[in-house]
Amino acid sequence: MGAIGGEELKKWEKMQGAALGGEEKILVLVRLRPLSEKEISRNEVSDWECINETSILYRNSLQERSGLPTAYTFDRVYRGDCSTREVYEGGTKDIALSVVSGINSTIFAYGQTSSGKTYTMNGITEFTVADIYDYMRKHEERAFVLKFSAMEIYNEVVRDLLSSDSSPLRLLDDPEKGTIIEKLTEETLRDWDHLKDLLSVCEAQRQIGETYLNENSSRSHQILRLTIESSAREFIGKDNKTTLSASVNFVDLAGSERASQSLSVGQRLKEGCHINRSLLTLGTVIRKLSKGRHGHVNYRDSKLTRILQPALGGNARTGIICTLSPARSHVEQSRNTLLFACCAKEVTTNAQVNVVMSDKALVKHLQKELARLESELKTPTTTCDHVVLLRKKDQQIEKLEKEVRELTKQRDLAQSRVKDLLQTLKSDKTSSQKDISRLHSEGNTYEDECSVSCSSAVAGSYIRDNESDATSYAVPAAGQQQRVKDSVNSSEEDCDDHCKEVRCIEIDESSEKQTSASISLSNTDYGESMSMPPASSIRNSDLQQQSPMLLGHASSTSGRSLHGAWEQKMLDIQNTINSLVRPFPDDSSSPSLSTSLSGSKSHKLTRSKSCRANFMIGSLSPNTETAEENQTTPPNVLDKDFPGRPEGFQRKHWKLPLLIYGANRSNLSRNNSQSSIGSAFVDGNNVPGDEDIPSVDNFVAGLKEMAKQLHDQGQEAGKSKRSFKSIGVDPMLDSVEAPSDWPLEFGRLQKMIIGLWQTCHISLIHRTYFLLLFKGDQMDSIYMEVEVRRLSFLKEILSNGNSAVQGGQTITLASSLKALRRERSMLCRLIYKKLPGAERNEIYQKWGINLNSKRRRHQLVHRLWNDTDLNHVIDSAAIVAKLIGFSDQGPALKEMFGLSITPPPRKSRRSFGWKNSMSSLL
Ligand SMILES: Nc1ncnc2c1ncn2[C@@H]1O[C@H](COP(=O)(O)OP(=O)(O)OP(=O)(O)O)[C@@H](O)[C@H]1O
Repeated sequence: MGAIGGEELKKWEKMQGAALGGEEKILVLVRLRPLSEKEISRNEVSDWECINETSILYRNSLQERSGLPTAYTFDRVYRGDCSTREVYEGGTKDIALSVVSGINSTIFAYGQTSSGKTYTMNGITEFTVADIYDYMRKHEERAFVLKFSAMEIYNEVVRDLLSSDSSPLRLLDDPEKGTIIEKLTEETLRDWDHLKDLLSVCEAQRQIGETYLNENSSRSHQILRLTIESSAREFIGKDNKTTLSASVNFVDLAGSERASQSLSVGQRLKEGCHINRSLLTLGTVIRKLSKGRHGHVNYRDSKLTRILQPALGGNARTGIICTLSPARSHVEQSRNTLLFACCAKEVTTNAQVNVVMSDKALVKHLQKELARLESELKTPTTTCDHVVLLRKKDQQIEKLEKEVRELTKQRDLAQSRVKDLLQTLKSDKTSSQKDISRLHSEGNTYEDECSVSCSSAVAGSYIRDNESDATSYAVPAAGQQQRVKDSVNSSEEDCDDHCKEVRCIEIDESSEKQTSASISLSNTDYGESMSMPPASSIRNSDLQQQSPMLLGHASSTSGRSLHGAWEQKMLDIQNTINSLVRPFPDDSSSPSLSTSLSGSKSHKLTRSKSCRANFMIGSLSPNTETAEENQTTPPNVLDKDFPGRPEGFQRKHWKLPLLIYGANRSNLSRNNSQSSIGSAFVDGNNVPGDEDIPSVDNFVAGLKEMAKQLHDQGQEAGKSKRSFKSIGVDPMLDSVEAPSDWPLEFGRLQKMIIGLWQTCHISLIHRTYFLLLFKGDQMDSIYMEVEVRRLSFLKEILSNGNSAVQGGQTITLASSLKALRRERSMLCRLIYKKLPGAERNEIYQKWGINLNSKRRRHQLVHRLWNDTDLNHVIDSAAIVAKLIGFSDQGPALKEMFGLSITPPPRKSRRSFGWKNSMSSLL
């Protein structure tokens, strides 16, 4: 027999409509009988009273002072006038009838002699059997077999009450069933009358024993056992029958009075000793069980506990009815009974439904189980899928956690930087105010004033637009002195009201002095600079001071020289080198933010976003450019009110420096020298159209700016006696400074530049402009120098696998190559537009392209500039120039852009190299 499972259990549970089995405490009831006639005749008084359904109270005032408890609480207590039916219905029934559900159950009656145990148990047994029969009648779908057996334990001897054989029964230990009683008679009950007959037999046997031993004395434990087997009728006669089988025991224990009290001697004493011993063992077992099932429980110390082991903390539901005599003379026994009851109510049993399966049913069940397991094994993918899925989820969680950590780190860093900047802003404002006051008193020249007024104390600072959060330099480059003075006078107000000066450059000690006395780059109101970033390998402070080449974004048409101001005040320009066009090889954050907001004391930071953007690649995607434009646009108030803008340098024209192409697409016109157009394309979604062709004026402007910065760096290099060897372009400096063999040098530089263009995938339009503009004039040396340095640097960056991150876009060798392809596509589209049919065919023939080829246009554009041979280069430039509408007007064009001014005679190598040439440019 085992625990029921599967479908059978479900059906059975449903049928019963009740929860079956499980752990529960033993039900403990207390029944107080009325005073017997004998006790009344002895004038006994009743000291016990049931004060409610669960509590019984000892009312003797004399005993109350003893310190013993007077009130006891149990599951239910019954007064003397309560019927056995009430006791049965009040909890016993539920337990006793569990047997029909396949659950073992036991009902005890415990109490002293004459307390009413037999009286109670007879009634309980009768009611239970009656209800069982009733249940059987109501459940005709099931077939029941009811069996009855009875035994007596007398002096630790088990006797079969249904057998005339008075020989003792042995208890056997069955590995599956536990303790069993050998040869115990078991009668199958036919009906209620049959049971009454059997009970009569039991009673007769018992009385025989009692008569033999001691008349009128219950000196044994009697156990009546009803066993019910049930199975669904539909399975009767079939091999796969499943049967529920459980027993209910009705135990009428012998009286628990002490031997001393019974005044017994001889056989009675012996009986009493056995009774007390077995009851003592029962009490010990109960006590032990009440404290939890820890350690060994001595069931085997008595026959009673051995037989009742399942009912005491095992697979059964158990109820104990403790009977009390109310007489004062029995108070001690009554108290002992109540103490036993108190322990018993703490004991827990764990009942389960018991099912007996036929062999075939068992085989079927096992086969079914086996098939289920095999099916699981046959579809391991399900399990595997879950494992893989879980692993993926784990990885995702890990990744997200990592991202969260990284973002948190970045946030903390940004907050820290903002804090630093706010701190710096505060100090700068104070410093700026002091400088303004000083300027008022000293009456500086325009250049000094305008520069200092807006940036003296904030050399290397941004003026920050409150509204747009855009940053740029806002320093007047030209204008009337009076207006500038006005500007100076109002500068404090401007700074306070319109601008937030944010020092974005942290300088080291060596340069701090210079910076504090220097002036920021201030050539135009949108002055933006361009410089070469150092290679990642030369990011230390020394190289940072040496490597840059900055070209001033200057007004060539104004004719105003800011040279004096540059010489004195632009030494700090070197500080912008790194950030101007940093490669950001290891900076994953936005360069805009990281550069402009960086408060790092170890880095030189940019003054202009334009400076750090687009170095080398010379290109931006339209989207990026738009964003950059927004960011670099100065505050409106400066744009509107700025008095010193040199003539010919309108905002739109000079918004972007050289190599920041295509920034202002609304003004694109390659025939308009004031247009601002792009020359190359980086990875972007938009296919550039005809109007995306970069303008030559923007190209020239950028060149000038870079030349100016280079000049400045030359100045600085001269002071610090440092070389540019670290970036591998050292020979260039001397060549610029002493172009005595310029024609030869020009050829060498030109060849070098052409090679670098090819290596770095530089824009073809940029190449074309450059090649056609700089054909060997002495002044070209500066621009050649600029280009060589720029390209050398770019080559180093890209060849090292580094990349520049701009506006959230990473520019690499691959992206520049892609941009170049886009440019070729754009040029391809221009072939039909710009070249007449005859000219096209002539070019195709010259370039050896089959006129019948469907892809002859593509073949042509892909051959352009794909060789470093000078003739090929010149031919390519000529075709590109035609396509973009750039006419090589020779010196006139350079003149127009201020690129051909002959430098004055040089007094020294250095003055020639940079000062004078720059003066002429500026
Ligand atoms: N609740 C009751 N109401 C009326 N009479 C009762 C009640 N309980 C017991 N009696 C009577 O008390 C007497 C003793 O009862 P009973 O024989 O059941 O006691 P017992 O505990 O079985 O004694 P023993 O241990 O000697 O067998 C009986 O005559 C019985 O009728």
